[in-house]
Formats: sequence, structure tokens, C-alpha cells
Amino acid sequence: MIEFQGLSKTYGAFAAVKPLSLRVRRGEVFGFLGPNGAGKTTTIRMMMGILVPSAGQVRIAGLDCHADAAAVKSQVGYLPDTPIFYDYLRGREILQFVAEMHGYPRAEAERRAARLLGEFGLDEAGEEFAVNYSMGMKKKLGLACALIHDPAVLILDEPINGLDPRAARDVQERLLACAAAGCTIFVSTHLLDMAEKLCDRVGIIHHGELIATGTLDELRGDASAAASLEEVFLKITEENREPAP
Ligand SMILES: Nc1ncnc2c1ncn2[C@@H]1O[C@H](COP(=O)(O)OP(=O)(O)OP(=O)(O)O)[C@@H](O)[C@H]1O
Repeated sequence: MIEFQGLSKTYGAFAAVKPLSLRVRRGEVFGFLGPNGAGKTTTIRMMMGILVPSAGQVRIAGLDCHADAAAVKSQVGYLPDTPIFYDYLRGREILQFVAEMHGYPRAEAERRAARLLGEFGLDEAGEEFAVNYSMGMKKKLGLACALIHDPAVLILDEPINGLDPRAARDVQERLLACAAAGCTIFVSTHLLDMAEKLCDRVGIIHHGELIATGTLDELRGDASAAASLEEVFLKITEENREPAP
């Protein structure tokens, strides 16, 4: 469903993402894990056609994310790391606007907006300007925008970063429901607890390089069978530490 073929991004001599080749299967929840500055957001921005790759390509449902960016957006729901909304639109209006941009007639856009506001517990807040929302409410509204057109693929950049435990659990439960309904999910995070709960398979990116992929059991490798994802992650990233200059 998602195929990376030697995708890379360089800034001068600095490689933010080193040639990345990877396949994510239809219906899979794939966790893209890495420490700060590893290259997660850069990769996701190339998937969304926001950033031009230096080399290689990434395809979603057979479409080139750079050359066919508009067609890709009709298949994909995207939650950026920091969702930004128009200051003078209310939550409900933002959702309706996004639905209409996806081509739904006004009445259907209103129906979809109302349903998602309800699902995310934002019924009352829907009449408030989104600029006044808390971080948790903004993430929920952002996820509702991502889901408004029932996409086959979700691409989520740090979906629960900065959320309190209640909001984090609400978002994770919603994502689990999407996965159960057959959605393919590509989710970046450095929150290993979430990856452990949600993901069928994970990839670990470090200094722009994909250094490990597999199920948690596969990544445990020679670590203790009971190792948590946190222990596996620390071990793998420690082994791949860049030598001091
Ligand atoms: N425009 C740019 N010019 C130069 N370097 C950049 C640019 N944008 C990003 N970088 C660098 O590329 C690297 C990868 O950044 P990226 O934002 O993709 O990391 P990340 O894994 O998403 O990190 P975080 O978890 O902190 O958000 C970082 O070292 C960053 O400083």
C-alpha cells in the first residue's frame, strides 16, 4: 500500500533522510520510531508532497506522492505534528470546509462534521473558534479532519505527543478502531508505549537511516524475550550511535 524506493532528503552535505526502502502492507499499522531529529517528520512531509525528495520516491496505492500529490491526498488522511487551523473558523466550520474541499456537497459535509465532532467529544466545542482549543482538542480536531473522507490510509505525525492521559487514550482508541476497520496506518512517534499498543510492525530511524524493521518479537532478537520495546529501542539506537567527531 505504501512503498518507499530509495527515498532521501539532503540539505547540502547533511542527510536528513538516507535512502529509505520499505513496504507497508494494506491494513497494516506501521510505527515509524526514532529519537528527536531522526528524520521522521521529513519523511512524512515527503509522503504528503509538502517536501520534494532529493532522490528516490514514495508511492501510496500506486501513486507517486510527489508527482500525484493531489490524487494521494484523496486517499490519505494526514495529521501533522502541530495542526494549524484558521483563526476565524469554528471547529465545526473547519471540518465542514475540509469535507467540502474533498468534494462533498454542503449537506453531506455538515453531516460528516457533526458525526466526527460527536465521536471526538467536541460537540459543544464545535461552536468555539479552534484557535482557542487546548492542545488535546486541536489534535482531536486534526484527526477528525484527517478522517472526514474515510481515507484508506492514515499518516500521523506524533498523534499523541503533548496530550494528557485521557486525551491520549481517546486518540489511541480511535486509531485502533480505524485499524480494525482495515485502514492502513503509518504513524511516527517517539512514545514507545503507544507503538507497543498500536503497531503490527515498527521501523526504527536513527540519524536519517532506517536501522531496523520488524514486529516487536523480531526486533527483540537476542535481547531478553521479555524485553520491552523501550529496551529494544535503546539497545538498537545505542549500537548505531555515531562515533564522536
Ligand atoms: N530545512 C532544513 N535544513 C536543514 N536541516 C533540516 C531542515 N529541516 C530539518 N532538518 C534537519 O533534519 C533532521 C531531521 O529532522 P526531522 O524534523 O525530520 O526529525 P524528527 O525525527 O521528526 O524529529 P522530532 O521527533 O524532534 O520531531 C534534523 O536534524 C533537522 O534539524
